[in-house]
Amino acid sequence: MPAPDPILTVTLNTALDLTYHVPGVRLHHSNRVAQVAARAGGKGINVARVLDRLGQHTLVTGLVGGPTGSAVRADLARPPLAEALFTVRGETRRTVAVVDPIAADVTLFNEPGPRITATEWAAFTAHYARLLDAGCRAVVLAGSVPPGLPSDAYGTLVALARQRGIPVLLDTAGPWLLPALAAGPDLVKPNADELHEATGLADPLAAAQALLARGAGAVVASLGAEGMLAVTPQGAWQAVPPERLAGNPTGAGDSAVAALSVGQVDFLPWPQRLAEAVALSAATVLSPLAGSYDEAAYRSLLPRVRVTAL
Ligand SMILES: O=P(O)(O)OC[C@H]1O[C@](O)(CO)[C@@H](O)[C@H]1O
Repeated sequence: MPAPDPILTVTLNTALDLTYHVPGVRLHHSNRVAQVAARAGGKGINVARVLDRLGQHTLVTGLVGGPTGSAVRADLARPPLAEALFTVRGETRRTVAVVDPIAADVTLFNEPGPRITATEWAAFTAHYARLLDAGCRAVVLAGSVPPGLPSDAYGTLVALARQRGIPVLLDTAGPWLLPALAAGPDLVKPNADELHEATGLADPLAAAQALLARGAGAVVASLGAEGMLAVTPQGAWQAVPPERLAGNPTGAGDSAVAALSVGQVDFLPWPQRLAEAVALSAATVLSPLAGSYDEAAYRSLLPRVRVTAL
């Protein structure tokens, strides 16, 4: 049987993610790093890793360049995650996550990424359109946008997918979220701070409704310990995890996006999509690196997630 069309994940700002384990970080002092991990990251790549683990056929695209871009490519080859990355002249960025298991705290430092030229952007959008034409079941657009790209860069990518009838999930924030809404992404997934920043509204339900009014097909907002809120044309629901887990929350949002994209392609009812997203996201906190989750925790949490219609 031929493989099904993939879920395409797009990471405009790919990264080599460095994770430093520093038990007892002392600010304003010199710190010894106990353990270092380096792997290909950026939100879309993490989403693809989780999708792959869930048994979904995936394809990774985005922009890479320079020796750090080559390291990202090499890392995706072991174990293989199918990629159709596009090479640019600038150097792919690094991100640093400093995990302090004693303080149960993580601090992130995300570099801005390489400057992309207008010619490179035009060539990438043509490359992306060819990937869409080759067939995919859904597109996930995730993460920040590197310097040089227009603020409606995601709007362009959303529109190209929507013109072809391909569902689009968008996970971005700040200056890149609002300009993309008019193109009608099927789902956006801000966290509580991003929702507040985008709308100026403190109430997550009202803020999510405001994003719907601006063109989002549905909004799933992650609310930390209060779980996740889905606001859709079919109704609104909140899902709450049964317990709060301590660990490394980096990548928890990416796992939620992976679960939501499976829900999209499998046409799952919203309460089930939300429960999957909450359980997978919570199980990611127990995993040391973004893009992985704790399988036993996921299975144990899923039946205990409480979903309420609002
Ligand atoms: O594109 P940004 O918003 O800077 O986020 C990128 C970062 O987020 C993570 O995906 C975690 O969500 C890291 O892997 C890191 O690459």
